[in-house]
Amino acid sequence: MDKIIITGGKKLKGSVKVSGSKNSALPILFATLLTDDPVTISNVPSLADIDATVAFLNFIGKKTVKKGNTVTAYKSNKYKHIAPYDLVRKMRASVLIMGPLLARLGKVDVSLPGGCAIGARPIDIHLEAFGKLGANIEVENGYVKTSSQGRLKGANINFRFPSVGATENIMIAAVLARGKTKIINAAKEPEIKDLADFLNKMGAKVKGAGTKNITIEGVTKLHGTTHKVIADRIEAATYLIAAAITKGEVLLKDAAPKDLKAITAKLKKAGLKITETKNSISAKWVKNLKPQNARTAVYPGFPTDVQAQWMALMSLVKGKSKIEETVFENRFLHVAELRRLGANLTVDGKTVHITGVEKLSAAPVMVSDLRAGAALVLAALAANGKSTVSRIYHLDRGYELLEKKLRTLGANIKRQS
Ligand SMILES: CC(=O)N[C@H]1[C@@H](OP(=O)(O)OP(=O)(O)OC[C@H]2O[C@@H](n3ccc(=O)[nH]c3=O)[C@H](O)[C@@H]2O)O[C@H](CO)[C@@H](O)[C@@H]1O
Ligand SMILES: C=C(OP(=O)(O)O)C(=O)O
Repeated sequence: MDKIIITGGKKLKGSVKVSGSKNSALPILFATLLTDDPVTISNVPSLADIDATVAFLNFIGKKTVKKGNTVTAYKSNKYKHIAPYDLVRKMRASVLIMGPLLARLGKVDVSLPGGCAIGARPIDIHLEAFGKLGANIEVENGYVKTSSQGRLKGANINFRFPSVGATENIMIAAVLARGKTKIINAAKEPEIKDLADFLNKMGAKVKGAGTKNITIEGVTKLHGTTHKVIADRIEAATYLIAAAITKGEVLLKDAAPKDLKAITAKLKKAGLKITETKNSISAKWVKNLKPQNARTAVYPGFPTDVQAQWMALMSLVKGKSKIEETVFENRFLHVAELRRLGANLTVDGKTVHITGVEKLSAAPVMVSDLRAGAALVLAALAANGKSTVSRIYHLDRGYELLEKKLRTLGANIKRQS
């Protein structure tokens, strides 16, 4: 299994381009099933999750081809309605096969995705909403079997929690439903707005995406289009923190500063110099940082996908800080590994208390999930000595050209097969 070897202690300096957003590209790729026409998506990051989605779509009946960062998709075979365990288990976003297939075929059988390292991640909000749209739902032999008599029917749906995946799944299903759907308490993440923009370019009538109320006027047919995926705000945040933790200076090109306010505001408060243009952000370490507490929340709050990286940074900031995780119930698996690098962390329920240490020191560490991996890489970049990071397949799910980008910034990092 591949490992990453990092010799820490170098201040990162230079510029890198932010990749397209994984969490935008995934729902958009699944939504290409809504039309048989050719669709071209650009700025798609090269990641394991994208490869898995391309393979998934091809299994279902699309001809999906990825060349560089562009994906083209069109119908090639009769669509299958069964999404088997072997495809679904590879990534959580597989559950997004439900919306488009239910809308197009009136039935879909999906293997239950199961839990993962960061939490149980049930799909009850998705299923309840599909039920409101008129779908019949049965769970049998580890599969959710969903079907509808004719077209889905528009409905008023009130989410008990603004789930990102459920908002996407229901938006995708409702664009071809009969009548009007209203999602109340919808997720407001920038990736939802990007998906809505894509759907509208295909001829859908989605309004309000990016706010807590989304309305969707169903249409009978969608057509092909082209779309450029937005910048990955989580990748961008990770590189800003890389600048802070190594006391360096990093310029991020093709970034979307407007989507990163929760992070840049906190970095500024901590004492990092942040300069923004419409599509770039630079971060410069100018003085010792001050500790900052963080509490994860849905957008526009502090993203749970940056919690682990923030913990790595605060581990090296003199003084006391704390991080509360409110979105997932078990997203602290990086704590034990950060401690191996010398971090002083105490877990108390949903909160981790951090006492900043003067230095971290290299150690062999193991990645449990994508952002835990990012936190360990960041900590290793700042630690004295040579660290070995194993189980990096988690990182390959979400960071395009990670070692190459970090090397461009001057890091001493290499992959070992
Ligand atoms: C591919 C993708 O875009 N992944 C992102 C998406 O995941 P994902 O779409 O899975 O996240 P959700 O917003 O759905 O989940 C947030 C919380 O709601 C719970 N929940 C969700 C659905 C449901 O039916 N029932 C339920 O209880 C989950 O267990 C979790 O505790 O948003 C998360 C929250 O910003 C991010 O961390 C992930 O990176
Ligand atoms: C949790 C994440 O992804 P996923 O929902 O695909 O597991 C993430 O991107 O941090």
